[in-house]
Amino acid sequence: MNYYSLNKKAANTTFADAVVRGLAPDKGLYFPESITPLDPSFFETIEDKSNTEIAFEAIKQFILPEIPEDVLKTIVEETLNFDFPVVEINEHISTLELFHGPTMAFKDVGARFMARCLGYFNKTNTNDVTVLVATSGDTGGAVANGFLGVNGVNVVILYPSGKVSDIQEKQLTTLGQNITALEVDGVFDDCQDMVKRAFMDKELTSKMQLTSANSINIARWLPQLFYFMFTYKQLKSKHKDIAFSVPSGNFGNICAGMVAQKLGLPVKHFIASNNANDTVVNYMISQTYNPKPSVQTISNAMDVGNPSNFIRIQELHNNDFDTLKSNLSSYSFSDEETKAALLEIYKEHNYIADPHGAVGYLGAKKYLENNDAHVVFLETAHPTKFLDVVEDVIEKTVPLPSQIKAVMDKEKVSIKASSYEDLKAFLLK
Ligand SMILES: Cc1ncc(COP(=O)(O)O)c(C=O)c1O
Ligand SMILES: N[C@@H](CCOP(=O)(O)O)C(=O)O
Repeated sequence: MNYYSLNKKAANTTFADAVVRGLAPDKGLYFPESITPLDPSFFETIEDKSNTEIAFEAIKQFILPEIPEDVLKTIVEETLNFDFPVVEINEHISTLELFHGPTMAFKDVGARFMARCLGYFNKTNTNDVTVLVATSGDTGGAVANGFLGVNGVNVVILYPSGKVSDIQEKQLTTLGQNITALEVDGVFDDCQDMVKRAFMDKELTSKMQLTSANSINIARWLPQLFYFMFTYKQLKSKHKDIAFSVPSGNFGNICAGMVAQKLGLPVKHFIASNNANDTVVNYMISQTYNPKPSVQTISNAMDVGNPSNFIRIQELHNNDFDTLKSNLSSYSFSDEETKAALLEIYKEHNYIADPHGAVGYLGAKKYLENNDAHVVFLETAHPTKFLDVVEDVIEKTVPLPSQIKAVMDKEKVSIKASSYEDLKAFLLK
């Protein structure tokens, strides 16, 4: 499969090249040249298939032949070696738990998939690759874990100082080896801008091969479409109309769900559930896209003021506002509402959500005020990653899973960076 740049000023290129570049030379995000719906029989028989069979069938058109079929099957199997259970909250709402991977965040799938793709391409590529990643909390840890020890790959993680949870910070600053954490004096959008600027810096790119492990990279972004298929497999026999409420920040996850829909997955509607960072909510009202600096919230991984993937969402809807509006609703919720939702989910449904999942739950409820469907909100991270907030709200101690215990007592190692020049100097060193 070939990919084109959404800025339309760069040449189309192969999957391998798009993965290794991350961003197109004209600064555009790559997008597949075509999305061919799967045969309807795939969805009719989805309950008989394993997760790896579903994932392989769903993603192969985007990747073959540059990664051979047998290698891609192995990549998919190794990536998906944990569960993705759907848990019923009430008659109208369920949650898809995406936190059973090594760093207990949904980013694990994309990070593991991309690390293996890059590992495969690196067998024939003698140059080291530097993976830059901006994180508002979870991508950093997942990428650090997924890329740890991968030959020929150095990972540099940029995170906003003081704006990620303690556990998230431990996950991205304690692994060492080929992973370095840069602690940026700024917000997530500053980190993301620094990464994008580095790709355009000829002095850097003439000396090193840079790529990104954010969802701007197609190998990080596309595997997220699996989640929506796994949900359908589990709910198909119980519910006719399924809608998804996706806690959204950079909008990569919900956008991948829309790719699954293009592949033929029956989805009634998408709900982008946001915290106070409401750029898309405002766009859906005003049709004016007005990115603004991100504000800090208790669902910190969604503190994004200029979501990278919104342009892909528009492309998927032929850049037509009415088409988009018929498929997407977007709501914003405050921290106070999020805390009340955490408590309600716990008290009324005996389920402990994390702040991001709680925003998703609120989006589901809001949509159901005027619509009929079974809404699945994505539980995008384990509640113990936000221990202070969750325990404070539900007034209960939450047991720590082994993945979290493993990092708690490790020592943080980071390098301070206050400007793009600091990043550049670090990379050139
Ligand atoms: C826990 C959690 N929830 C939600 C999001 C938002 O996902 P996306 O950026 O794909 O919209 C993120 C970060 O991306 C996250 O880490
Ligand atoms: N929410 C992310 C920020 C970046 O999202 P990505 O999907 O583009 O990597 C995080 O937790 O770091």
